[in-house]
Amino acid sequence: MSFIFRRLFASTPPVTMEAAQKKAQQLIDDNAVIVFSKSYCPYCNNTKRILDGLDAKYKSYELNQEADGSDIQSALAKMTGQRTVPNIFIGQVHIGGNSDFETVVNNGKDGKKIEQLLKEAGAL
Ligand SMILES: N[C@@H](CCC(=O)N[C@@H](CS)C(=O)NCC(=O)O)C(=O)O
Repeated sequence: MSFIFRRLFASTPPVTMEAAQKKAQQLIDDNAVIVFSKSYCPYCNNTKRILDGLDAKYKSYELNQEADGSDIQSALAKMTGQRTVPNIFIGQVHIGGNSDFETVVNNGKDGKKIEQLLKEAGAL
């Protein structure tokens, strides 16, 4: 019973779109690489496995485990046009999802290899 009351009255108030966008941008600005993720998502796990394999430092923000996760997901959809996870940024540049990231890993981006992009971002 007390569990139900706690769920009803101790829930986090909804975050405004403006506040969610501000927080998402802060997370992007504060991290060389950030993966907006869901802990059960196989595409997210693949991205993180590749980053681990590259020895890259990154932050993963698990939207399904954060009180403001769905607000941040909506903010990201507005900011990037992408609602799916993973939603990846390297050096504050939007990369996209796991398949976009794999393309960058295999082919580089703007003539730069993934290692160089990670180094320039401060993740290596
Ligand atoms: N092609 C995408 C697939 C990503 C995808 O389908 N992710 C699922 C989770 S596994 C998703 O975001 N579903 C909607 C949601 O969780 O809100 C990629 O490579 O990142």
